[in-house]
Amino acid sequence: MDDVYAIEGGHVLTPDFEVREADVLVDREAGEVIEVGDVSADETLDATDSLVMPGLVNAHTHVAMTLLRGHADDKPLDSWLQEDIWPVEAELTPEDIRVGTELGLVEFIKNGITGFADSYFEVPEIAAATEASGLRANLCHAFITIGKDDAAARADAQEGLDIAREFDGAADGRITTALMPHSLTTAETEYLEEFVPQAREAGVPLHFHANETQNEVDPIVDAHGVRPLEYADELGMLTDDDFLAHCVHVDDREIDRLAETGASVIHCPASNMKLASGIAPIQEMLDAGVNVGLGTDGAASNNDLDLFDEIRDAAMIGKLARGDARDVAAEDAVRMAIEGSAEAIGLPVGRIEAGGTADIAVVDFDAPHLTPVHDYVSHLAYAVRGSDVRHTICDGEVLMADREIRTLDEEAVKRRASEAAAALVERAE
Ligand SMILES: CSC[C@H]1O[C@@H](n2cnc3c(O)ncnc32)[C@H](O)[C@@H]1O
Ligand SMILES: [Zn+2]
Repeated sequence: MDDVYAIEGGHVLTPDFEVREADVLVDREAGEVIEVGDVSADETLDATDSLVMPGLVNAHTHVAMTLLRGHADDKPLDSWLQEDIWPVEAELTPEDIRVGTELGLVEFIKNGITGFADSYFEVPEIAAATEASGLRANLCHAFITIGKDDAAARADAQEGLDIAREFDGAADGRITTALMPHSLTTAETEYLEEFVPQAREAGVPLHFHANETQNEVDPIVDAHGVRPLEYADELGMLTDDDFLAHCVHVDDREIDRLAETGASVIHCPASNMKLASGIAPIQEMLDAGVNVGLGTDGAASNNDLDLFDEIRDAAMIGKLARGDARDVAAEDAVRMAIEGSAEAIGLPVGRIEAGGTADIAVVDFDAPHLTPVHDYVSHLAYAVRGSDVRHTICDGEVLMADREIRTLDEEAVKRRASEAAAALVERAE
């Protein structure tokens, strides 16, 4: 296989969001774009009628939860977790998590996602599947301390820290890590005080659920007399390396705190709608200068892993939030799924320019629902679906060509995941 190949005959989305006709020459070994223009190579990927764009970055997910897709719907967060999700998760084996992860990674690649941030359990399985898939990821073991005695709580947090140290830089640097307290109400103060400084020493960021529902706000205000993000800041949990999922119920002072500290927000509009968690004030955050990325959350609260849906949902619900159709404009929503997410989780962003990281999605625009093309970015926000992605490239490697995945066996993964999911739910009954 040649070290150099050309993506030929398409249009290119440049870093300044201009679109122009050009070929793209890629250095597979370096994982970089060599040149954008009139170029050729012996090995080619056809991009006729297609847009060559940076890969999308799913900045908050629980990828192995594909096994629980459609298992429990139409409930709010707390009862959904306590009655349906946690009892089944208690039965998960490492093999389940491996195959559930593989299924999610297949879905990512098919939908043009080249990087993601995951938090779950059995991280060695998730890391191994990620390495084999060719994708980039920030991974972490989520720890929960409520309902556990001190030894069990400390062991869980310690596992989170150990995993973060062990896997940072794995897969030739494609994997980085974070420390994840599950949320500010499920990880108690004494453990945050003990483990957050250790994450800083290890040089790993924090990733946690924050202010997802009002039930995650009231207990903090009652116990500490401050809003959750003020409490998090007092504990040293807001820095420009850290990223917080959801942030639905935040007030103006908390938004200012996010802007001042540089902590990022990961907006999960589909999950927030499905669990009726609320509408996050995203335009207010953007106006305040907060970096916002996009996430699907797990497949059990979405129920797919197509980040083009989140782009559309973010733009749509962003307008509904204040009744202003100018809010969360198309380009802002698309940028959230690319550079907003990549910056938030500390992964390189794909850039279709000489020297840019070759994390690329090639989207086929030859479809009725994408005709005519007045504005490519409008279509990316409002009309493109994950199934329109034709080729997916990460770190210069072609992971999918003409919708055929090269790194994972799609049919075998689907079959094994269906079997594992059926056996899992049966065990949990
Ligand atoms: C954080 S690691 C995984 C842990 O979190 C649960 N989970 C899945 N979705 C959500 C959500 O939207 N808010 C809070 N917790 C969630 C998942 O089931 C695992 O137990
Ligand atoms: Zn989540």
